[in-house]
Amino acid sequence: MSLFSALRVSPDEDIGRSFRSDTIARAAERALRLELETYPKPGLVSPIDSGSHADMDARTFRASNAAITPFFRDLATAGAEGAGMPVLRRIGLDAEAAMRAATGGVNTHRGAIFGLGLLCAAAGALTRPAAGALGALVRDRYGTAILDGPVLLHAPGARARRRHRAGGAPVEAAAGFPSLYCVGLPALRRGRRIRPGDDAAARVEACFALIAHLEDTNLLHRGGAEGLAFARAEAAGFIAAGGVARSDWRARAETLHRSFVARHLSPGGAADLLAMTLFVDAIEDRP
Ligand SMILES: CC(C)(COP(=O)(O)OP(=O)(O)OC[C@H]1O[C@@H](n2cnc3c(N)ncnc32)[C@H](O)[C@@H]1O)[C@@H](O)C(=O)NCCC(=O)NCCS
Ligand SMILES: Nc1ncnc2c1ncn2[C@@H]1O[C@H](COP(=O)(O)OP(=O)(O)OP(=O)(O)O)[C@@H](O)[C@H]1O
Repeated sequence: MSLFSALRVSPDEDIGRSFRSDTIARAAERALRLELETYPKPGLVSPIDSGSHADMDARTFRASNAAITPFFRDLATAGAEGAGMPVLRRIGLDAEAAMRAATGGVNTHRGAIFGLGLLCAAAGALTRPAAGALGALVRDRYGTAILDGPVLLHAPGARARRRHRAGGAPVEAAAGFPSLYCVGLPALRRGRRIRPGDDAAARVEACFALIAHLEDTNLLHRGGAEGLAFARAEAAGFIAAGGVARSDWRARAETLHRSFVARHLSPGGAADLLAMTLFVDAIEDRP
């Protein structure tokens, strides 16, 4: 049963809408929390360590998550009201400002605000999303505006996108999050079948599958084409060798975590898409 099954009957449309927006924001907050708690994620921040990051730890991410959750509610409401991209963009930029205020200027959740924010808007617009519906709505309603929107010239991701002709977060969103639906969700559900009752293992499976697949501009920014190729090959090797089905999966994942840290690599885009995968898994009906 999806989260929305409980939300179908509402005595009053306004109360129903604000209740739904709150529920959507709570699901986004939970998805970000579960992503953070997942370990080992190569190079990424978790409660165990800060991976390849010197300026943030799990506390920074928790403070950021609390600061941006109200904006996910506003994005859900905007989506329900049929708002266009300029309205979503305004709310997204306000969320980025709240994130910076909560973290002392550190970029903990910029990619997540963008992708999860669009999915929250889509969730607000749909009464009971069928499998695939959130991504399809983002693509159909916002795709063109996302691609035509202003480019933030000084963002590291934007620089990497120009230099390496990579699509990055905007192209992924405008296409309706194909990496989430074709890679993240199948890997999460495969992990759950392999290790029933160990959801953390399923999240690790999804994280590695996403790293192996994605053209992650964070990896390009930090390690160039070589760093991206290394990260993808190592993650693909982990999955091809059996992923979390192997009894030594955790030790193997920790070894990879250390080798990413030694190279200062951090697959932030895959981390964002893991959180988005968890959100969609909680909100959409099963196929
Ligand atoms: C598009 C954004 C992400 C600009 O950032 P940038 O130009 O650096 O994009 P880029 O794709 O390179 O990376 C941004 C972040 O996305 C994540 N990311 C990186 N690669 C990928 C990828 N292939 N797929 C998905 N996410 C990725 C990473 O966390 C990265 O830090 C965004 O900050 C923006 O434009 N914000 C304005 C507000 C807005 O429009 N919001 C929409 C509604 S919430
Ligand atoms: N658990 C996580 N650990 C690290 N990064 C994450 C995690 N979850 C998501 N991310 C994403 O990674 C990005 C942060 O990465 P990074 O610090 O490399 O970016 P930057 O501040 O833009 O660049 P840099 O610090 O290299 O100059 C954020 O946009 C965030 O969305």
